[in-house]
Formats: sequence, structure tokens, C-alpha cells
Amino acid sequence: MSSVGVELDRAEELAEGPNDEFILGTALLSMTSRHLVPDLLKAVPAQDFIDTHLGEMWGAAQAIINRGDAISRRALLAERDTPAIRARLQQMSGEPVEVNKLRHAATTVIDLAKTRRLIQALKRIAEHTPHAETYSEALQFASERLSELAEAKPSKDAHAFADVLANWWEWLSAPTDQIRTVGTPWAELDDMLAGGLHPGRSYVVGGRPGEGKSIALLNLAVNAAEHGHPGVIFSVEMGEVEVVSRIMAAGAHAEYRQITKRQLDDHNHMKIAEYADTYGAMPLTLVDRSDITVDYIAAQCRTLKRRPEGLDVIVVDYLQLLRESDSRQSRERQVANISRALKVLARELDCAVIIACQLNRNSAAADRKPLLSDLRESGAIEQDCDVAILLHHELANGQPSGEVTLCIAKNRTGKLGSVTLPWRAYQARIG
Ligand SMILES: Nc1ncnc2c1ncn2[C@@H]1O[C@H](COP(=O)(O)OP(=O)(O)OP(=O)(O)O)[C@@H](O)[C@H]1O
Repeated sequence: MSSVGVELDRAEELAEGPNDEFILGTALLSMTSRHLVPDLLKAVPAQDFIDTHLGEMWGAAQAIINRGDAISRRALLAERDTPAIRARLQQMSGEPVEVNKLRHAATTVIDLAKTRRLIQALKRIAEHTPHAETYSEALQFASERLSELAEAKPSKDAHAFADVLANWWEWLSAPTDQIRTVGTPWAELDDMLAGGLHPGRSYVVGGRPGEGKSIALLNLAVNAAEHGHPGVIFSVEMGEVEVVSRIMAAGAHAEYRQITKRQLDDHNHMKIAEYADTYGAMPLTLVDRSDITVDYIAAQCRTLKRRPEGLDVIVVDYLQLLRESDSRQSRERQVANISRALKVLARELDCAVIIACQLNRNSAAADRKPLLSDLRESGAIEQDCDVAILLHHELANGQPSGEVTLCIAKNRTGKLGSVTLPWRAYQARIG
């Protein structure tokens, strides 16, 4: 066993408190503490005893109290009669127990049980980590084990159907303004996506280079923020100035070219100033960093989610530019891990995650509509996403038609189809 394992075993031995457990057992039979017993039995779970026989006795006492009966030696033995419990009862004299000592003993037994569970979790993490396929997977395993402890529940994922059904009725009848579905700038698309972007789902926007993935993603995030849905944009490709230039052009319907040249005419200047006045404080966070891993994205998003305003929309531009923490993997495997991690993040944080994704160059060859299988580098992307929107520019007589088609090539909760919208790249916007 590794030295980490040996140290953790030692730590586990230290986290034992038989004396405090014995004090609790004694309190069951002592006249002085009788009035405290029901509360104590509620507060300290029987499985928190390291002495399993005392734990069994404690469980028997809980059953007696739950029935509304009084606790006595005889009642305890009638409930559970084993040689070990008889031996423990013999050692307990029924002498008075000081209330302070008793409270301290109860807290210690609960704390030590939690400490032992923490050590057990650390052992599992230490055992699992060297065999994990990737660093991300190891980190995820570790954080799941630790969050199980924080929740202090055996599993936070298991819910009785009746509870789930009650939540579902609540969701079905909630007023529209309480539902966190985030509208897109395009009503026709909202219609196909059951109202827009849904928390917990992942959306891939695929396109060949220059077909408008970044524009589409910024339009989506900004529209959400304008309507009060907090969002974050991870832009690996564009710097902050370029992102803001596009946001301002699209929001103000201003000439993007004038912004990039920093030569605004009065008309465009006025439109931009008005837009900044109205939406300058919208809840949008930009992360402009060229070397981003999916773990970094997850950590940033968790922090943003914890703020009072929370987080509804996560935008990643674009998947193939993300780096995997474990670079020893094949590229296909790395992309699959990234795609899976983003999907998991959507569920974990209950946010809509929108990911731009490159399409294979050969998908352009026949000037055909793009297909799901054109998503570059990994089949995992099409499997993981809930919705795939592939951008396509129709040609009219060999010339750009001025329209872009959003092809819904995957839609887990609705039909497939397409929406054709005006392509206004000169204002960095679609529609
Ligand atoms: N001032 C402008 N007027 C008209 N079109 C423009 C203007 N500026 C940029 N464009 C066009 O906008 C498109 C840029 O779109 P966008 O950056 O969203 O594409 P993308 O799919 O994200 O590309 P990439 O994969 O290269 O990042 C390009 O086709 C570009 O030619």
C-alpha cells in the first residue's frame, strides 16, 4: 500500500471515540439525562458509532422512542438481545451523566464519524487517482466524492419519483417569467427549441471557418444578457477588444468596419452611445485567454455560479481551440473528453452551454448542407450535445445569397429543420 494509504489508515484509527460513545449509551439509562434522550437519538445516527454493538443498541433505543415507549434495560433487550449488547448494558451502571459532558460526547461522536467518512473518501480518491484515465477524470472523481460529503447525504442524485413528480408539476404550471429558458434573438429558432436555450443542455454551433460561429455565439450570449440572463463568454480566438467591437456592432446595429477602423461617423457613434447607455451594465462576463483548458472553464463557471446573480449561459468559442489537461491522449480522445466535460458542466451548473465547433473542410466540397458527421475530430461531439445547429450559406447563382441557414441537425427534445435568416456580418449579427 502507498504511504498515503498508510497515513490515512493511521488517521482513521485516531478518529475513534469509544469513550464518548459509551457516555451516550450510559445516558440512555440514566435518570438525570432522560429528558435529553429523544433529542439525542434524533441527532446522532446509529451508524455514527464505531462500536457497532453500541450502535445497534442505539438503533434499538431509536425504535423504542419512535414507538412512543420508554427506554429501559429490559425494553432494549426485548428490542435487540445479543451477547455483546448484554455485555455493554452490564458495564453501564445508570449513574448520573453531566449534561455538558453528554452534549460534548454527542458532538464528538458525530464529528468523528464525519471525519472517518472524509478519510474514507480521501482513501478512495488516493486509490483512484493513479489509475484515472485523465487528470480531468481524476479531478471529477475527487470532487464528486467530496461534494457527497458536503451534502451529508448518501447520494444527492437519487430522488423518489413522488418528489420528482411534485417538482415537475411545479415546473409545468410555473408562470412564464419564472422559467429560466433563455430566448435566442431569433423567434423561429426559439419555436424549434421549445422556447429557446434550456438550462442543463448543451448546444453545438457548427460551421466552416468564417461562416459565422463566433457571430452566432456572441448574438446568443448578448441577447440573453440583455434580457437579464447572466452569461460568460470564453473566447480563445478573439481578444477582448474584438469581442466588444462585435458586441457593440451587433447590439447597436452599427457598422463593424467603422468600429474596427476606429472611424465612426456621427450616426454610428450615436447608436453605439445609446446602446452602451442602455446595456452597458448587462450581466455578461468575458474571459479572454488563449490557453484554456476545460478544467479552467469549469472552475471559472463554478465561481460565477456562486455569485448572487448566478449564471445561466456559458459560451465557448471554440471547442477545437481548447486544450486538454492531459496532452498524452490522442486528439480524438481529448476532444471527446472536452465535449463530455462541457456537457457534464451544463448539467452540474444547470446552465445552457453553447459551444462553437469547426466542421470538416471537405464538407464544403459539394456545396451541400452540412451534416452532423461533419463535426470535426470526434463523433463524441454529436453524441454529447443536446442540440446541434449547423450554419450554412446558400449560394444564389454562385454568389452569396445574403442569408444564412441555421440547420437543426440534432434536437433531443424537438423536430429537426432549418431557419433561414439575413446574414448581416457587416454589423456582426445574424437576423
Ligand atoms: N465588415 C464586415 N463586413 C462584412 N462581412 C464581414 C465583416 N467583417 C467580418 N465579416 C465576415 O464575418 C465572418 C466572420 O464570422 P465569424 O468570425 O463569426 O466566423 P467563424 O465561423 O467564427 O470563423 P472562424 O472559424 O474563422 O473563427 C467572415 O465570413 C467575415 O468575412
